[in-house]
Amino acid sequence: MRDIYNTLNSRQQEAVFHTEGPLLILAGAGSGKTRVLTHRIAYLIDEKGVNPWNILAITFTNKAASEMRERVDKIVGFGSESIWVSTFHSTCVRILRRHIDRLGYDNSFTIYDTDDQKTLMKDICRRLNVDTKIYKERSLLAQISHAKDELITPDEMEMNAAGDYNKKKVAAIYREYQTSLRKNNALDFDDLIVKTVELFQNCGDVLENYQERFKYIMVDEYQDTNTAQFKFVSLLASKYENLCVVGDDDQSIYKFRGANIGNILGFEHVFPDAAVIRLEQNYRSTQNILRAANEVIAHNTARKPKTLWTENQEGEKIHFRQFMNGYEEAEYVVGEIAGARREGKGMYKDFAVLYRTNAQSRLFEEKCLLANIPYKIVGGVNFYARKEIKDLLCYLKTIDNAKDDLAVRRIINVPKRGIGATTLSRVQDYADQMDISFYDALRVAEEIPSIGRSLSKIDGFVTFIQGLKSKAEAYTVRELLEEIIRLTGYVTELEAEDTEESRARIENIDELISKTEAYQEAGEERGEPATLSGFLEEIALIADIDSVDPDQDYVLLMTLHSAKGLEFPNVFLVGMEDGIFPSYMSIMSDDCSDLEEERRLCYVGITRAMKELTMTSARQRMIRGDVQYNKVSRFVREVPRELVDLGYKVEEKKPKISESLTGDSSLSKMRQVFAAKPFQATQFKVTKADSLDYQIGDTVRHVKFGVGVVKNIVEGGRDYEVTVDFDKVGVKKMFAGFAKLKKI
Ligand SMILES: Nc1ncnc2c1ncn2[C@@H]1O[C@H](COP(=O)(O)OP(=O)(O)OP(=O)(O)O)[C@@H](O)[C@H]1O
Ligand SMILES: [Mg+2]
Repeated sequence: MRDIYNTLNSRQQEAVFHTEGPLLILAGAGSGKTRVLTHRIAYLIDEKGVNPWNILAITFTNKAASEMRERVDKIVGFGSESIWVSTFHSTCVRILRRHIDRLGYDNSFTIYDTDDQKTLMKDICRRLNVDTKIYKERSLLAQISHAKDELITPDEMEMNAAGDYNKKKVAAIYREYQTSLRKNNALDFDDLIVKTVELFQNCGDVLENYQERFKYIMVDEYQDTNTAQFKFVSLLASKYENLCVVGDDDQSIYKFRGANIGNILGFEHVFPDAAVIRLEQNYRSTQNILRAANEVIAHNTARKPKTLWTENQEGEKIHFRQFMNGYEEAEYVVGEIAGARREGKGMYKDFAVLYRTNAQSRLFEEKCLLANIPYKIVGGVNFYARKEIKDLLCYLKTIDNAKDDLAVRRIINVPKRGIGATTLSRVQDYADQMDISFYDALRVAEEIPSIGRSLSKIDGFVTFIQGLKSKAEAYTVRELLEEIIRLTGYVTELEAEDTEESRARIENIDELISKTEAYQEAGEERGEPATLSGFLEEIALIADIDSVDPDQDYVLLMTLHSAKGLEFPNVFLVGMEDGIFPSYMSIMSDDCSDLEEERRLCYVGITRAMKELTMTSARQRMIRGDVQYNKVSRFVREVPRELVDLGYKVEEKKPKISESLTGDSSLSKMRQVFAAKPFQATQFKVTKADSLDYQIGDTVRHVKFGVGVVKNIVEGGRDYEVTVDFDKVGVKKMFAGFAKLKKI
């Protein structure tokens, strides 16, 4: 056997060599779970002679999938392209594309994103006269999604509702939503799993076919699977039972999306013969980081206790800094990264800034721009959600699947074709009446009552689309896209506009063209045909993290949720305040499991760090236009004090604190005093106040207020209070540490 397996510890080896029968690998962060999976695939192919074709590995993101494929390729050197390594959603799409006709759908179905779902839901609420003040579209969609996670059908939902009027109503809306999706030959994201399970349950031959094919099944990040996903996997594995799942119950962070922790805790019930292997050695983080993580997660009561240790170095302490406000916080973080990079302590991509919600990215983005630091925000406005991209994609979707009413309606007047709202609603009414798609109604528009003079315009549109459809067979996706752009004059119009915004839109369109080209090339490499449906499918399944290119050197800004499974030498956990993280909702919730889920998220955050971890918070923060004063996060306070560095050397402060309180200057005494101090009291300043390079009478410049003359300087407790008479805004008092005045 080759020595690559010697790079694994004995428990890891055991997991790799245990190839037959159900296996649960339950282990803490950074213990090599993902690495074990990769080696296990290699081992199956290399040593057990398993055909790569018979292996299915499920990862949480497409990016993780391609990394896994690459690593297997490095070890084995062949066959990695025929392993199915992909996410649940991608796996299910591939299966459905081949067989969904067995459920009465067309194999060229469209996948709806959140935007599409909202549009559809709005339509339904209008049709069913639902008061959207009482039944909010978002909440309706969330309830439907939740039902799908649990494999609950509209009928079952109605039955469960019993006499509850509200629940009955939601069930009725759910039923109508499914009918509309079906009519549009579309599936939403949850349906991808639900319909595959339905397919397996209804068509035994299809299930058997895949059971034979996937003799070895592996699932990473198993703690975040929901009931539907578990059903999918267990159906597939029920024949050979070669199912290996790896996960960490402490990292379960998607309960709000239906993840069912029972899947991990109950694995041994479903597969009574399951072997369980625990990994305890962490290879990722320093001892201090690991201890901090262990201490924080130990505050959760509902968990299986685990020990996690490391042979890595003790490392630096966890840095904690508190700032006056969010601006100062962002400035500090970005300044630290810039400084470290200048000193050659790492590349930009060795740094990640993690926050609780997407909205927190803005300040960090601004500071990176100012400091000229390359960065990448994972999440936020998705490339594919931009107007110009959606428009062009809807053209492609219409050509691919004209039953997708949403796509057709989006582009019918792009560019303007003068088809009015009244006409459109007449077409829709007719389509509803005849139970045909919107596009089919357009094709027989002459039969629609009182369509009048609009008929020629509609005919023009239909001819246009039919013309493109006839080309679709012979053209590559790129050629088709360029043809659409040419014939619609989309880019010409933007060029004529010639604004900064229109130029940015053209750049995005160029980017889309590049993507079609890349898709073509990838297809040729894999020896698969690069079809239009394939392209649209790939795009529909792209998650934000997938767009991160490991060869590019940028700082990554992302939410804690997106950081799952990743690792970085340096991590900043920002916005560590009660009310932000843990979120206000979880603090106020009656259900203490909400707070425990936030704590698991914190554990995920801490354990992303390999070498250094910095936590920051702000005393005051602007949230939706209001200033909030938040306490330092309880999660920071749960890290034992001796593991934390507070931003200044203990020795420097020693005389002051000890003298004033006890007169005893021994270090241990001083540490006691220090330990008793709440974290809030230690505020960190960006500039040292004792190094003022200006004095009364000097002319100075302030970033915002401009030029002024220093009128007075008063020494305060920790900083100087400076009075400046500005040319433009008059007299202002400010703290030197924050004002950053420059002498001119
Ligand atoms: N036996 C080993 N020897 C050396 N390095 C290892 C070993 N096992 C794992 N590692 C390294 O430790 C790090 C963490 O491994 P991995 O990402 O597989 O952990 P994980 O358990 O999947 O973590 P997470 O819970 O965060 O998903 C990786 O850099 C990996 O290469
Ligand atoms: Mg992992």
